[in-house]
Amino acid sequence: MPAHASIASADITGLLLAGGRGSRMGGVDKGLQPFNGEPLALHAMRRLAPQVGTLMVNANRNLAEYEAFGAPVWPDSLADYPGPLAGFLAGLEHCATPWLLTVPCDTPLFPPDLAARLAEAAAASQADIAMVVAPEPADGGGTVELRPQPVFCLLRASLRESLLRYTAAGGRKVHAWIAQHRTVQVPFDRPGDAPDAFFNANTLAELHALENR
Ligand SMILES: Nc1nc2c(ncn2[C@@H]2O[C@H](COP(=O)(O)OP(=O)(O)OP(=O)(O)O)[C@@H](O)[C@H]2O)c(=O)[nH]1
Ligand SMILES: [Mg+2]
Repeated sequence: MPAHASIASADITGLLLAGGRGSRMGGVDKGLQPFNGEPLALHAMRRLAPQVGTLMVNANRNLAEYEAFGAPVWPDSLADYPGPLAGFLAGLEHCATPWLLTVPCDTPLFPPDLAARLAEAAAASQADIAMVVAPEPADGGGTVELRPQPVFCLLRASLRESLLRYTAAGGRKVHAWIAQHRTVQVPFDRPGDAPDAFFNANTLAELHALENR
């Protein structure tokens, strides 16, 4: 028997992060852009659904369109698009399970075992945060290195107070807030892991390139 308490999928609320400005896409609502004929964010939500017990969406525009996905939608309580931590905070404010898993709306190919592997690592190391590190092209020259992917984050719901304090004091940096907590980094570069699982679309050109993968 493991010495640590395991984390079941029912203990996790999945939060789809769709609250950004989409400025590199010309200011459109990124999650609603068509991807293979359906909203981009819906692909991410379908991938997330079987991995968690409960689903929520964080969005700041077009709330009715996101509501049609079938999960509760929570806008930021912080004004002026301060960044992904505002989404984390909206999720933690409404999370009724012990853990929250954040997933961005623009990475439709993320792994089907994302939650399980983050949960296993968090439990094994008794961490408060488990964060993805994944291969990314490093220099445009074909080399790849492991980089943190902080918007793919499993968080203990009890971190809400800490995040409230950090953001109320003006803190906006995901890395800096995460660094205040016991964090385990979880590599997604095992044999069999898709090398492009964490490719995201920031521009319309990247979105179309992803569609054709
Ligand atoms: N709630 C909330 N989420 C955000 C905010 N900014 C970014 N995000 C989310 O964080 C994730 C990563 O952000 P980006 O890839 O930079 O997306 P974005 O900010 O919409 O796009 P850009 O404006 O081009 O940077 C995405 O899922 C965004 O929806 C924000 O101010 N509030
Ligand atoms: Mg951004």
